[in-house]
Amino acid sequence: MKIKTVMVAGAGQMGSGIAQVCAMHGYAVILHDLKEEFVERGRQAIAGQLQKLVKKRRIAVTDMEQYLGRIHSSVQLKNAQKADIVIEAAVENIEIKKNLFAQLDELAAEHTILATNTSSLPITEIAAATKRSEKVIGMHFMNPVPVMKLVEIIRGLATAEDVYRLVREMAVSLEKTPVEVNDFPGFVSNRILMPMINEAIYTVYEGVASPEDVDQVMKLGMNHPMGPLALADFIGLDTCLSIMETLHSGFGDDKYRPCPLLRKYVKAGWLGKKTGRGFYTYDNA
Ligand SMILES: CC(=O)CC(=O)SCCNC(=O)CCNC(=O)[C@H](O)C(C)(C)COP(=O)(O)OP(=O)(O)OC[C@H]1O[C@@H](n2cnc3c(N)ncnc32)[C@H](O)[C@@H]1OP(=O)(O)O
Ligand SMILES: NC(=O)C1=CN([C@@H]2O[C@H](COP(=O)(O)OP(=O)(O)OC[C@H]3O[C@@H](n4cnc5c(N)ncnc54)[C@H](OP(=O)(O)O)[C@@H]3O)[C@@H](O)[C@H]2O)C=CC1
Repeated sequence: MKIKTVMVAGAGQMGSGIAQVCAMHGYAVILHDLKEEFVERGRQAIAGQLQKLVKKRRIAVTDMEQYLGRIHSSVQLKNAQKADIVIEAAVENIEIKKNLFAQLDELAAEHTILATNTSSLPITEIAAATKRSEKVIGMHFMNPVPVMKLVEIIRGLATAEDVYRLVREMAVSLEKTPVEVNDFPGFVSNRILMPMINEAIYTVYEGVASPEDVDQVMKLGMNHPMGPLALADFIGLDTCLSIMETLHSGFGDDKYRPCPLLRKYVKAGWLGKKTGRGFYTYDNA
């Protein structure tokens, strides 16, 4: 089998980034979300990113048109029938993902691989919601997708060898570097990154320093490109909280307890950059 057509399910910041990179590397893309306005928002984000590349003379206007022409909108999950692989990038919630995978299992063609971009959730449990657990795999891109080189690839207990090979080859074809990791909460990336972000939030919560000063320390002292609180806002505080909860319940260890301030911000709807407010304010809301 050769992967030619990709459905990206969830047209938020990760889904639109994945769709953009797939289209730029020759794949036909079906960009799917619950409502047309969400798909349209994803398409606009992709068009904006491609326009920036045109301005920087990295691609021609004709390239941009060709890439955008490869992306088809979808609000009907049955369009998965046309895909060789579905890459799911809906919200970080196990029930939503299991439900989506059960539906995709019913609707997609027999050969279709079902991949999830989950940040932390168990691939084996998501796979168990389908009758094709050998074709379910984790394909974890980093944000922003067009820039970051890593893709973590995570096999579930039953993932078939040829499915692993095809997904790895696809990641390479997207000019990414795949790294295989085992199916444990948070994989490698978020098991290490997210406790650091959570600790940075505790540092603010306990009044040790302001968000600006915490970020300055990590940028100037540790050469991080972004401070941990700016990064939390960039990832989305809802996603950060979900990941901490997965680590906490998955390992049963209180060292992963989410900071109450993180919970409070999420309850307030302060989800970071995407809602215009988190540890910082943004004028894109
Ligand atoms: C939660 C999870 O499950 C896993 C995760 O993804 S965790 C998050 C992982 N990501 C990170 O840690 C990102 C950390 N931050 C960074 O690496 C950098 O700050 C950054 C790449 C985001 C921006 O870089 P910067 O030097 O501060 O800003 P800037 O000069 O504007 O951008 C650098 C390049 O990235 C591009 N870029 C920045 N943001 C972008 C975006 N959202 N989409 C596409 N391209 C983007 C810029 O166009 C620019 O490209 P060129 O150099 O080719 O011109
Ligand atoms: N943010 C990050 O830095 C990273 C996130 N991830 C993972 O990627 C996934 C998506 O994250 P992100 O893009 O940031 O989140 P966003 O909130 O930006 O986007 C999620 C999108 O999925 C849509 N959605 C929700 N439920 C469904 C469904 N049942 N079917 C189809 N679409 C649905 C949402 O619609 P609505 O607006 O209605 O909710 C929204 O458009 C998560 O699993 C996250 O953990 C992985 C790597 C990095």
